[in-house]
Amino acid sequence: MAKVDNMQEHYAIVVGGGTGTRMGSDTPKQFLPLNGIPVAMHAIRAFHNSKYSPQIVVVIPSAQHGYWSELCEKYNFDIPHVVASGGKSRFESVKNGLAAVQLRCTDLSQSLIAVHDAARPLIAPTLIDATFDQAARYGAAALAIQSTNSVRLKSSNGLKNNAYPRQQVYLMQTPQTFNGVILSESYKLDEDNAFTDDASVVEKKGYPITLVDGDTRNIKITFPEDLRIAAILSGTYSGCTPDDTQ
Ligand SMILES: Nc1ccn([C@@H]2O[C@H](COP(=O)(O)OP(=O)(O)OP(=O)(O)O)[C@@H](O)[C@H]2O)c(=O)n1
Ligand SMILES: C[C@](O)(CO)[C@H](O)COP(=O)(O)O
Repeated sequence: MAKVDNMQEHYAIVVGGGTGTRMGSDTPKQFLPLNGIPVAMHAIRAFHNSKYSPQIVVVIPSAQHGYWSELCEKYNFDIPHVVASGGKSRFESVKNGLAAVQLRCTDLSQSLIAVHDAARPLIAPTLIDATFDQAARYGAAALAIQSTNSVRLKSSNGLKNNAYPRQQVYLMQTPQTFNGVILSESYKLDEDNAFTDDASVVEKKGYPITLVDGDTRNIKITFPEDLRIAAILSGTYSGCTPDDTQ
């Protein structure tokens, strides 16, 4: 794939600062093997293979920085990246990753920053490229897929539910990619329970979000069965190939 040379600086913050409670494993899910290498390494490699070759910041809980170094050595993982410390929430982890980007970036207004869950190993480089392209045009772009199930909305007291037009419902994925000024201004907001992804933070700051077609295979590893599903999907998806099998 030809690499692109333009005036903008491209960055990726891969957030792997969580503990993976729902996975129920002592080892956080981002370090568990998928097709022979840790889940997070698949995500990092996809960014490395993006035509924009972003500089990569990987957010890891500070207690596991040594473990991450050991994993990189064990798997001969030599994709250049900087390690930042995880926070108590995803919001805090992104903030820490952003601080690491800001230390390196010469002009935030000329930068594009993609934020991606380390727990989404099957992301395809072409989708990463698409979010960089749309963020360059519109400032804020996030992957999303339409619901294929019918949708009902519950009332706030939970007593009633009503059918809702599913064509208006989008399920958010990552990466979510932003102009550097937009992302850094937005992450100065106080943390809020309503912030479930980066788009919700940026939107609260007043910026519109452009939706980019995601892929149902870009799953987030959340529960144990997701690792098995990812292993099956990886055989059919360019983001992660069976060549990774150990
Ligand atoms: N304090 C946190 C919490 C989450 N994340 C990252 O955000 C992504 C999405 O979060 P989620 O799937 O909820 O991961 P966990 O918080 O680890 O999982 P759980 O909620 O089951 O504990 C993951 O890559 C996770 O590592 C993070 O960087 N820092
Ligand atoms: C950021 C995210 O992956 C977009 O779908 C999602 O909101 C993370 O949610 P989680 O409950 O923290 O896993």
